[in-house]
Amino acid sequence: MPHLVVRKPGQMAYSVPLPDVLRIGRHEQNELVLDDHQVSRQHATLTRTEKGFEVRDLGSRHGTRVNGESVTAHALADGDRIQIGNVLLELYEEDERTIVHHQVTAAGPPPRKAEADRRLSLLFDVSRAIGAMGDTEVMLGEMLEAIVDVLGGERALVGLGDATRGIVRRFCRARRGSSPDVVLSRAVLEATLGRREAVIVRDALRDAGLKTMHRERIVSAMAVPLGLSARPVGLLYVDDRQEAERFGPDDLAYLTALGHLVSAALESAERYQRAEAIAEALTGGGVAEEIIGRSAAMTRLRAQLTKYAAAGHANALVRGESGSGKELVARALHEASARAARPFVTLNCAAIPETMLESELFGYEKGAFTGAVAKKRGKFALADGGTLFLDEIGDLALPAQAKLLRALQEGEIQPLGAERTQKVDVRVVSATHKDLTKEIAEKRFREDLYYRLAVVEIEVPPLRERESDVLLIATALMRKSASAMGKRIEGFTEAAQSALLRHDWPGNVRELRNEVERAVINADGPLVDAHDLSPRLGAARPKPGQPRGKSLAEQFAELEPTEKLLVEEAMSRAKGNVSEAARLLGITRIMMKRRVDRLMGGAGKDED
Ligand SMILES: Nc1ncnc2c1ncn2[C@@H]1O[C@H](COP(=O)(O)OP(=O)(O)OP(=O)(O)O)[C@@H](O)[C@H]1O
Repeated sequence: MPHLVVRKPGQMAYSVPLPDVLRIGRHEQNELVLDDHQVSRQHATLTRTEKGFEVRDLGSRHGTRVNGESVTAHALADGDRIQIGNVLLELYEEDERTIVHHQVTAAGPPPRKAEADRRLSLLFDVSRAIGAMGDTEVMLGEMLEAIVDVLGGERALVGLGDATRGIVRRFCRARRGSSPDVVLSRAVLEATLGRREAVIVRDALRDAGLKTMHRERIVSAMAVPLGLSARPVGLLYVDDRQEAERFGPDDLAYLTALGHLVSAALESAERYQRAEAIAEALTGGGVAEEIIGRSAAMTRLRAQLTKYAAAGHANALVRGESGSGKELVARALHEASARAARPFVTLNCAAIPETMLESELFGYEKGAFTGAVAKKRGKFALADGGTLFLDEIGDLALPAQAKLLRALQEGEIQPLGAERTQKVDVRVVSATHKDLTKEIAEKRFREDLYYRLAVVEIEVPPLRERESDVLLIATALMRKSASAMGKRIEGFTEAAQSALLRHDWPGNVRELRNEVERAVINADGPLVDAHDLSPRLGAARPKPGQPRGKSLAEQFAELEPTEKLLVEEAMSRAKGNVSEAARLLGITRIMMKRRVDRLMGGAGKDED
């Protein structure tokens, strides 16, 4: 079947099959509606004649051109380019690529309000996932699940590759009970990877040419090309094997929008990987590698670290509970940055008496005050070119805050007793377990200083919120301690593991480290057992006669009541708003919605 490829400026091209007569214009009654101010309401027709197609201008204001020539009536040949307003139409005679474009102009009913909201919220989730810069694979997986859910398809796929190599990597998600083994039709690949066109197959059974689709029993499908800048990188695809006409033009437009977002995500992932490689080269695997954890929260944190390390002049505020790893994060930030070769200097603001803070920060000249028997360089001067880590910044007294603010504003310091100021180039990374917004509200912390310090913010989550990291960190720390003590320990018994998992770690990783060190000292076999741990964790110690440990499935099942409690609490604080509750728990709205459905019987408000 002959078809037209429609190219509108700034939009993805799409194709329309050519019926015997195709009316083109701005008015909605045309078969091909072109919403362009240079297109007349009834602009032109394309008619099939015995010799082929003919274009006829209907007395339009801005005229019709074929291959650059203005025409009133013109017989068309394969490949002819018809210009109507700002839209370019290309005519192609029959070949396989025509087969995949069915009735793309046939407008379906507009999506209902709830449906439109779901679509919008998916777009929002996807763009947020991109902003969060977590693991690309996780992000793609979640997004594909949501596409299956929102568009009602059976399987969704992101395929990475190009026209020469074909698909080299794929991420796929299928509706429950369906196999994600998608065999992609050659016609779809040619259209997306080859010609970079969006395609929609509304009823594959009507086209004998779609052999792969017939064999795979795919009846409906849509696909859009993905591209990084000008470079094609793959396709986003969704299909269905049950219902013909499952997808309509609105769905294709929506998939196109998602395709743009996925392309943006892949682009930033690529940039991120490059930055990560640089960071690795700089640190030689250093401190960043010491930060153990594969939980989503830690993956996110690592991504932030890489991003912020590159922004070597932006002061950073690291927030988190005591012992959660704030200093480790600050060191990693320094070591991954271009400042790595210069010093990393630390000052604990809570540990220094108020009267000495100024001299610690800025130094003093000999004789500046009684007892200043020699000149002393302050932390700022020591950190010149590098990073100054100000721990417990929330405990800094107001007079010292004013002095710190001045140093940050001016980029220079004046040691006590010195006549002149001195320029310094220091990145300040500060850390606190306090809620600084509350401190500001209660006038204990200067708001202007907060903005200077928190150009970028990193939140280190407490250990109890990244349960999947507990055993990982415990094992790594155990190996370190065992090797330092010259002991051969291979791991933890199941009972010890469940004790570690049950504890809620108020002292965070520091507490875990102490616990593990103690257990390694106590252990006298190749495995650390529950009784090697301190009595605080003893609740999980098996009573005589009870099995010593639980299976992973049992432990997992035990998490559900806790999960339910947290989900309910978050929903209650968010007054039933799913997105807000998701934000409180630090998960995506889709993940939250699933939990609300499973644990609360779908009690949440869907509107945000
Ligand atoms: N993700 C992690 N992987 C491995 N070790 C960690 C991790 N997080 C923290 N640690 C270790 O836990 C201990 C406490 O970390 P750190 O001193 O950075 O915490 P903190 O939040 O700065 O504590 P505080 O500010 O209360 O002194 C350190 O020994 C650190 O190396």
